[in-house]
Amino acid sequence: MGVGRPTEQSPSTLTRVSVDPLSPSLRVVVIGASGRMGSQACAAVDAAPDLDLVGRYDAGDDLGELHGADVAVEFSVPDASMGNVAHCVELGVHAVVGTTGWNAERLASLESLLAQHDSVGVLIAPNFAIGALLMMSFARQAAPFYESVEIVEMHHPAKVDAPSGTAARTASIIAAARAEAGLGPVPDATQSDPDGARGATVDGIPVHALRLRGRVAHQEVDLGAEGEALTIRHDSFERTSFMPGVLAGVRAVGSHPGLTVGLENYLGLA
Ligand SMILES: NC(=O)C1=CN([C@@H]2O[C@H](COP(=O)(O)OP(=O)(O)OC[C@H]3O[C@@H](n4cnc5c(N)ncnc54)[C@H](O)[C@@H]3O)[C@@H](O)[C@H]2O)C=CC1
Ligand SMILES: O=C(O)C1=N[C@H](C(=O)O)C[C@H](O)C1
Repeated sequence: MGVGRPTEQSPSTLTRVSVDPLSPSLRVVVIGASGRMGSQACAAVDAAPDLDLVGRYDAGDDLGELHGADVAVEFSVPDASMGNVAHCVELGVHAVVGTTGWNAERLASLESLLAQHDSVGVLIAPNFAIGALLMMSFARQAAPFYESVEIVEMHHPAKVDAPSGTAARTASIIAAARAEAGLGPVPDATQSDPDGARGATVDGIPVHALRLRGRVAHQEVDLGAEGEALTIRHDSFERTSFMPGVLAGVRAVGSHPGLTVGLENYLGLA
């Protein structure tokens, strides 16, 4: 059974698991295991009947042979993630990666490494929450119909990077949908903004980052057209919201060799 929700009586598509007593459990390690996400991932893997948590690693640990794992879950820091994932790939261990900071250059270098290890799968998932995937999918659907769009992401104040990986990915999805629909730049008459009040732009889409005590991970996509507005919002109130997606990634990554960006590609939401 999956973690957290829904109840054991009504598992959702994402949490439904049938355990085959004849097939061995997947051996899983967690890298970044002492962190906010890594510790939740350890608990989630530990509670899953078809998975075996065989190792936990954090900063300063030697990854070594990764305890002979089949799959590694990686939630560390942007500057360490690339090296950790490369270590997994070189050992032939599939990787499910939640850490942010995977820019085009890092993805290209990972792809060339994977080309030399063609049975290994790596999933880079900017967000594992099902609602966040749906929010991005709805934003893609809405983007061609609205002249204006901006993204507001809200996170806990311990987050070290801005904008969030989710906001950056949403912006690039929206930008692609707008370009395909032939939309030009978002309208904005601002001429003077000495303090950066208009925020950042990612792929031409304005992005605003809030850091607030008490928040976990939240995002709004605000769209505007003549005489109307559409707001698409997702809230992760607890980190348990990411765990069904993490477990779905762990179970599926071995049958998706090569690089996949976005859990939506495993779930038929892309
Ligand atoms: N994809 C998703 O759904 C989500 C992704 N994230 C991302 O996951 C990452 C981790 O987030 P948090 O757990 O909140 O951070 P955190 O700061 O609580 O945890 C990071 C952990 O990584 C460890 N670490 C540092 N260097 C390491 C290294 N070289 N090797 C192994 N471990 C190392 C730290 O000691 C710490 O325990 C961030 O990039 C965050 O944006 C967070 C939530 C959801
Ligand atoms: O650091 C976080 O907390 C989160 N990081 C990811 C991101 O940057 O998008 C996913 C989620 O927003 C939580």
